[in-house]
Amino acid sequence: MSQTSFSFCKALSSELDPEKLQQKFLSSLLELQNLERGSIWVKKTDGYLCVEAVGDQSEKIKGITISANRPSIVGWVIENGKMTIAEPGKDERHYKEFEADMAVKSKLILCFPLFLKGGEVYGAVQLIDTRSGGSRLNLDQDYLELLQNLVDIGSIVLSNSLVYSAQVQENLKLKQTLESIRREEPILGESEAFLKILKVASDYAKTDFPVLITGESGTGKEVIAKEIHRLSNRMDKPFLVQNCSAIPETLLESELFGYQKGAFTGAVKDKVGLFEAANGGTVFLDEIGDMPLQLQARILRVLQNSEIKPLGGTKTKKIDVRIISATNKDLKEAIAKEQFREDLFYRLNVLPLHLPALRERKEDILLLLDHFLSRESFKMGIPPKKFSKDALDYLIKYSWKGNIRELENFVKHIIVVVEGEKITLDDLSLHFPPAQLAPPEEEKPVDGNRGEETEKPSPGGASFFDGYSWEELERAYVLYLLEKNRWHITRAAKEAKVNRSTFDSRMKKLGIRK
Ligand SMILES: Nc1ncnc2c1ncn2[C@@H]1O[C@H](COP(=O)(O)OP(=O)(O)OP(=O)(O)O)[C@@H](O)[C@H]1O
Repeated sequence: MSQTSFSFCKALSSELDPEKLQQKFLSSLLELQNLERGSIWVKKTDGYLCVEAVGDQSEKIKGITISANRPSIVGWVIENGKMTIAEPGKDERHYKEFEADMAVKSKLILCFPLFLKGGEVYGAVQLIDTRSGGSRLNLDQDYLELLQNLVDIGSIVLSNSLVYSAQVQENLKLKQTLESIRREEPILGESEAFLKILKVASDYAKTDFPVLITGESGTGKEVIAKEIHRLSNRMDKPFLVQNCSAIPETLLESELFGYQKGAFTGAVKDKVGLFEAANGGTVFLDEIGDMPLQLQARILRVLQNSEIKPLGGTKTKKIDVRIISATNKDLKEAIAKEQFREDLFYRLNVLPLHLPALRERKEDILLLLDHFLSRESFKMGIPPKKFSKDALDYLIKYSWKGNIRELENFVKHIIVVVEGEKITLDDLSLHFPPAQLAPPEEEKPVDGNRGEETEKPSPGGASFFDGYSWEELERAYVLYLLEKNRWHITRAAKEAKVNRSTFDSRMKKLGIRK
């Protein structure tokens, strides 16, 4: 007997997949009773669902639900939490419709409840004898007790595997959600200036006219171009990007227009160009101001005729693409210098959109810092770090010349070099040159009226000292010396031509800690 129990437990413990486990559970029990028919049922809100069936015509039973209102042996066992032995022909609890279609009739049914760990019944298992008189079933009391024990073990293993597989599924879903969150970067900004941009972008999305986006580097020109595409009726078609700078002219030409086999040495097969690949969608031409003049003429023809001719090709191809271009250059100036075609400028600039620099929408800095901090901390698998108030004040006032990209890179750097959970003003010296680090003006609220702030001149400018307090300059100087001397206080003091204790006390007064 103990060998039987051992083999039974061993068979079940090697399986985690609920479906396979059900099959093993049922077939092991049937084997013990030397039977060929059996089924497993699980309680659902509307009745009892057969999740596993074995034996002749089992495919007819698996998957069906017996309504809770109808008499059934499984229903009785599940609701009463007791094992039962029933004779199908005579027992009123029997669900007779089943038997009508069965070629081989059930003669005797042994049905056990399936318990969860806490004692709650979640289903039932039926072992069915089909031989006349049910003569194969061993109904010996000891044997039935053993069976009941095995069913109890099996039902717990089964319920654990159901919980496990539900958790695996949930885990998978969460991973997919996180992945999609990671891939779909949100567009952040709640300043008036930025909300206006979003409104214009959504208006532009309703048309097919070319858009020219201008703005400093890193202000989000590509992000907005993508948003226009996403909001347009081209959203299901490709959005393809070509940076027009830092790429040799011939390469740029073949990237945009494609080529035919044999067009030049090395053209061993046809290549589809970007315009053709984006057919029906949008092409984003970044840094259009750097496009060579000869290529500008070809782009003009695309805009005028909506057709392209691959390099080495003889036939033109009709294409349907929307062109959004972007530049951080002054194209009017480039036109004056004859570096940019005026006719192309007017073709591209049907719908102009200028993106403000981050310093012109400082209200968005907090939001962006917060977002990048959470995102990068999450990627690193660490709790999100926080900025101290004076560090935030500094960051809000800082003139982000590289705009959002600079801010993003700053977060990526600072989060790695600062060990603690709080990033303080002192910590910022790990990223910004110490001489640049000046504390914020007193009592200026973090999210206050920043529109009226004046930019502080950068160090080295003619009016460098303008607008700084004594303390601000002293702090910057002390931090500069410390950084330069790798926080060796005696050396820093020596360079400042004061003794160590004086330097120490100045550090304390300024709240600078090693
Ligand atoms: N509104 C925004 N919300 C969140 N992230 C943004 C936003 N705008 C820009 N970014 C992020 O800032 C970075 C720079 O954006 P983007 O490449 O669109 O700028 P750009 O103006 O096209 O830069 P460049 O002129 O150098 O090509 C990207 O990582 C982008 O995801």
